[in-house]
Amino acid sequence: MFTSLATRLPTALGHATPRGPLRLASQARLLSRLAADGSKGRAMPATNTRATAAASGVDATLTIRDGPVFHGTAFGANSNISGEAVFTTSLVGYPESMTDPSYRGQILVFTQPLIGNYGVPSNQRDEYGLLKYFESPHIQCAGVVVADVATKYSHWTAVESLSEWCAREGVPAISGVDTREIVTYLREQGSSLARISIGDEYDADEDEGFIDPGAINLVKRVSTKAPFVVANPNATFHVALIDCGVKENILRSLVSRGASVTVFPYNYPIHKVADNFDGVFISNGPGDPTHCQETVYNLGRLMETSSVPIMGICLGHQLLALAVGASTIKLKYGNRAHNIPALDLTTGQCHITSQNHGYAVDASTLPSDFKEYFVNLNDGSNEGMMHKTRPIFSTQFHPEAKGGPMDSSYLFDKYLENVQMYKGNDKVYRDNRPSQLMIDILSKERVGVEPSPLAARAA
Ligand SMILES: NC(=O)CC[C@H](N)C(=O)O
Repeated sequence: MFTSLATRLPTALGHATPRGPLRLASQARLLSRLAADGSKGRAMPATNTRATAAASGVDATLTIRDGPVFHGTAFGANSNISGEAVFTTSLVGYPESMTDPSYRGQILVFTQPLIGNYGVPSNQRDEYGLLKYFESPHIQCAGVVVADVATKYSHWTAVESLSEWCAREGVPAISGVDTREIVTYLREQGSSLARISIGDEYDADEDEGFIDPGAINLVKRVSTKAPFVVANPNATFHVALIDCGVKENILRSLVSRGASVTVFPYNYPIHKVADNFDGVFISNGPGDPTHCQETVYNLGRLMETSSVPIMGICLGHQLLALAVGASTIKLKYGNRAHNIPALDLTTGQCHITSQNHGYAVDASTLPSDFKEYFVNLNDGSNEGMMHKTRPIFSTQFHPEAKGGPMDSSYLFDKYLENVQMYKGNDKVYRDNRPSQLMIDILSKERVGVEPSPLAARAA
């Protein structure tokens, strides 16, 4: 695995100081409700809301709570942050990973020793108004840790360096640390709280200096505050998506396959509007799934009151599992990589998948009307579930990838086949579908989502 590859690569890096223990109802009603919500205003993604002074070249420290301290050099913003230190073994895709809302509150350690060599692309949008090169408008992780940061970059999409981007977005970053040693520690001890300090070393004796993102409802912070719509002018379907921190490529994967998507806040009573849509989709998102009890309740009601096709990805999978009475567990250090083998238990085929999660569904707790769909061939953890008779399924991995292999993108086709069949059978649908007026008046992007307040608070 790439993890062990990374731990084998020789680098001349900084050192760790061992410290011992430290410390849509009728259409009309729906229309007016959505319009009222949407009128709260449209938040255009500002590009420079968090700018802090750059801190390139000054000393920086990564302090792991109750663990080692790593000394290196700062290359991002001049601010101190804390969060959960997690590692990814992905070789490429740092712009996508860093803007994935599922990383909110986490300090992202890259095992690929050289990061930044192809720079950072622009915030260009595609024909659906979705960001072409990012998974959300801002960097979402709290901080970044790399062995070696490329100061020179080269790529036809690049507009700035990784260092400039981090500084502009207010995200601190540290290089020149032995990421092999950090990952070895995290694998042995499990994901840990950590802190990046720029300049003078932080006094690690103060436990209150470590924010635990696991204790916070992070979904609330990344989810849109009012519905918005991503329209395909030639759409044949209209899907409702529950936004727990949705990645742009999930929206693109649906819209580019002929669906328009209305995106709802994570706690929107989706069961009350589902009849107006051809399918319901539940997105990825940050943090512990058990914080989203409202969503879990709404999903339970949805499955009781509607036969609409449902698909969930990652956090969406976990929430669906909780809604049917299963439980989730926290993994020791999680699965974050673009090359994780997942076995399809219905076909016996293995797919190489993109993953980013710290929690998993305990497959042994699935109710009898559901079965395990995929299983992780590295650690045996659950990678998906499906209803035995109804068009409901979900995956722990990311079929939309970004970054990662497209092996499992066929799952979006499968979902939309379910949607097509449901639409074909469902007479109610034609009267209730979202009107063009609604589509026109809703915002076209996330509403009221601020850049990471965690970073700002911890500074
Ligand atoms: N990518 C995701 O949706 C992550 C889901 C959840 N926050 C976890 O870490 O397990």
